[in-house]
Amino acid sequence: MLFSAHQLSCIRSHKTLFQNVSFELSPGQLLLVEGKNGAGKTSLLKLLSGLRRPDSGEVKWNQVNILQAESDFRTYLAWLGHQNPLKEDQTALENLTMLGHIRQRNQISMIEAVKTVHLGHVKHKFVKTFSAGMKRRLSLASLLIAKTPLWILDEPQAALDKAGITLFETLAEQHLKKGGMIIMTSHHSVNIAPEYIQTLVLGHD
Ligand SMILES: Nc1ncnc2c1ncn2[C@@H]1O[C@H](COP(=O)(O)OP(=O)(O)OP(=O)(O)O)[C@@H](O)[C@H]1O
Repeated sequence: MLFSAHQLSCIRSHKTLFQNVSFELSPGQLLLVEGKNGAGKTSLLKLLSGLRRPDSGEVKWNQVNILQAESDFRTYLAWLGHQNPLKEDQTALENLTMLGHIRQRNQISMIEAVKTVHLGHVKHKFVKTFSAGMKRRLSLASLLIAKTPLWILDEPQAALDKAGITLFETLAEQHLKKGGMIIMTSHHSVNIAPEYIQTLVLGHD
């Protein structure tokens, strides 16, 4: 498995946000995308997920452009944006069940996933009664039930307390140890073994 970006550029409102962005990501590697507010981190993640077309350059999964019809990239991807993919009027377990249906399932059960993120005691509660941090934890649980090697995560630590951030780092490191790949943005330091991490800073030539 190889995920790669080749000379990507992105223009928003006639302004070049970034250009010549290239990297390669192999199993067991994490790409940390850094940069100040407005540098284009979310825009880059959207290009890498196939949600937006680059103004130039290509994104490839196993040497095939992800936007080509024959690319099977989507089946390998779990995307978590700024917004949680949750329905407020459903319980925690109902949300995970819904997300489990639209993704290829892993071995872990919904109950195990919800317990792993320390929400076992509220698994039958409506998500609208959750705090922002609890919703983020539940969204992270959806990554565990998906059998997808590539996680693309926009500020996964947002709204998490210290324990939640440590939990995320543990889950991320386990995913990398199993040969998973992660691309993520963060405004915080990420406490994951440095041998897994490559850093890409936007806003610098
Ligand atoms: N839909 C859009 N139309 C026009 N411009 C946009 C759009 N979305 C974002 N932008 C602009 O693109 C620039 C980069 O936005 P982006 O969200 O990618 O930055 P970011 O690095 O993720 O920022 P932050 O750290 O604040 O989340 C900003 O100047 C923003 O105003």
